[in-house]
Amino acid sequence: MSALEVDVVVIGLGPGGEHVATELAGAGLRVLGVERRLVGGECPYYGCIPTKMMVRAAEVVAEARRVPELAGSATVLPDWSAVAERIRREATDNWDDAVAVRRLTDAGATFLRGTARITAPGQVEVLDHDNQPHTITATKAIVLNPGTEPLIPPIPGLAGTPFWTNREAVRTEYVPDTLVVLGGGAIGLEFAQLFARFGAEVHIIEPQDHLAALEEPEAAALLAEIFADEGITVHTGAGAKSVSHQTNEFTLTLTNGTPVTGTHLLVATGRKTDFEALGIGNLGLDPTTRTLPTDDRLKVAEGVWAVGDIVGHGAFTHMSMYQADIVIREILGRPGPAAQYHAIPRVTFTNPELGSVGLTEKQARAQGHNIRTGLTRLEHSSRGFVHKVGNRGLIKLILDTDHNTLLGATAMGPAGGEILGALAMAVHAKIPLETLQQFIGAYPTFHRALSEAVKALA
Ligand SMILES: Cc1cc2nc3c(=O)[nH]c(=O)nc-3n(C[C@H](O)[C@H](O)[C@H](O)COP(=O)(O)OP(=O)(O)OC[C@H]3O[C@@H](n4cnc5c(N)ncnc54)[C@H](O)[C@@H]3O)c2cc1C
Ligand SMILES: NC(=O)c1ccc[n+]([C@@H]2O[C@H](COP(=O)([O-])OP(=O)(O)OC[C@H]3O[C@@H](n4cnc5c(N)ncnc54)[C@H](O)[C@@H]3O)[C@@H](O)[C@H]2O)c1
Repeated sequence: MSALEVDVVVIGLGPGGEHVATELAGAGLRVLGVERRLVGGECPYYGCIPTKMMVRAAEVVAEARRVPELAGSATVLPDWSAVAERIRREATDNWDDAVAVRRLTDAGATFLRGTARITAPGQVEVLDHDNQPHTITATKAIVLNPGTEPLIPPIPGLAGTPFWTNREAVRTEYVPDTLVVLGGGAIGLEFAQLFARFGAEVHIIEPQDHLAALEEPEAAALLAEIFADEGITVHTGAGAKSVSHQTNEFTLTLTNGTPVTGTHLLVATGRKTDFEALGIGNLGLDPTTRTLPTDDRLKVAEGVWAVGDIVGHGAFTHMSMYQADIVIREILGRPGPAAQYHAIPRVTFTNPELGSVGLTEKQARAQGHNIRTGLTRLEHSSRGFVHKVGNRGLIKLILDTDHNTLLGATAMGPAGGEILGALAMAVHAKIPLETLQQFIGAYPTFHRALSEAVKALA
């Protein structure tokens, strides 16, 4: 048992927690960072970075296969070992965080590998990897950044089978023969397409009526069309009723009675946080909550702040970093604006990329806004004509007709996530429709289609 007094304890060192710990230590505070897995969190080791390396490799394979339509012939022999090797060497250091730990301690923070639990206001207990308890007093702040774990649904037969989550999928050294993906959200969609492009037979099971259920239905429909063209089997409107695993094969029975089999099963059905284990009940907060309510400066309770997925304003690295900056200012007593959530951008890195910002049409109507929508297809643009194969995409705008500003937008297409940048700025800065109508897009770019979408609002 050891006892330590610091100014700030950061529990969980995901992208936001690592940033908070590094900056506060650099500003001269006594900071303890506690991480039970890897410093940096899900994003660099099991999330954004390795998966985007996989997506990039699969995109190159898909582009090479398009050579016959535009440029003669090419023989494509995809080899997963190149992807696995790049992830091991360039992304994750073979899942070793020594460099990140050094960066933290070089900034002046103390690091403890273990699991932290709040025991009382300003009090944290850490059980380290040798099962030794440490009692920590935080005189100034506790910052919570525990992130999320894969949520495994209670489907009969699933527990105990050798299914994958994102963590096993990122570490794979081979491409599955047949991959069944449970869940047609961001994780399921990205893995489904990239493994299919590397030769896996892929089935997606999504209980909602369409893939990417939170996105615009036009974007979801286009994605389903493109996935079907790429040979991916999509089962929507039916979940899995039961799962069994025998002699290297999973069999799932869907709620509509359809059997689906595969050599591998990827569970991508959302995320969860164990708030009970984190001890938030000892702060007088509800440990059964799904996300942690904060004020607009990310404060949870006196002396306690939260950043990242647990805040519930988008489980994205950019949100974790955005919130971390606010918390750093708050703890250092520096002035700055409160958090704003009207223009949260998100990009699902399928091909085409599906980018969106702010509200969808359905969300805007549900919130009672008076709206008009405008939609244009990228394949009908000059750039789409030039691009030819792989040119499908769309831009959809949601206009608040009371204020003549955009409430939300979707940009899907080649570089959809990049086109989204302009739309995210328009929603963020509440640029008036009259100004958007004067926008000049360079010819012939994909972003020039923004003007067509604005015209379609009329
Ligand atoms: C497959 C996948 C792909 C993704 N792709 C993208 C993408 O392209 N773009 C994007 O913006 N986002 C993406 N995300 C989401 C992104 O990874 C997260 O939003 C991001 O990591 C921010 O999470 P966080 O800061 O809340 O914490 P996390 O990154 O989840 O880190 C939290 C850390 O806290 C630690 N911890 C938890 N409890 C304790 C405790 N009690 N004591 C000590 N340590 C603890 C955990 O071990 C973990 O390392 C992806 C996620 C996944 C799973
Ligand atoms: N590019 C990115 O930014 C990116 C990529 C991956 C993940 N992420 C983040 O990670 C989060 C988690 O991703 P996710 O895909 O796990 O969650 P998600 O919430 O995006 O999607 C989960 C999907 O699983 C479905 N589902 C729920 N229960 C099911 C069941 N029993 N059987 C089959 N399907 C079921 C849901 O209907 C939903 O469509 C995302 O919300 C996102 O914030 C971001």
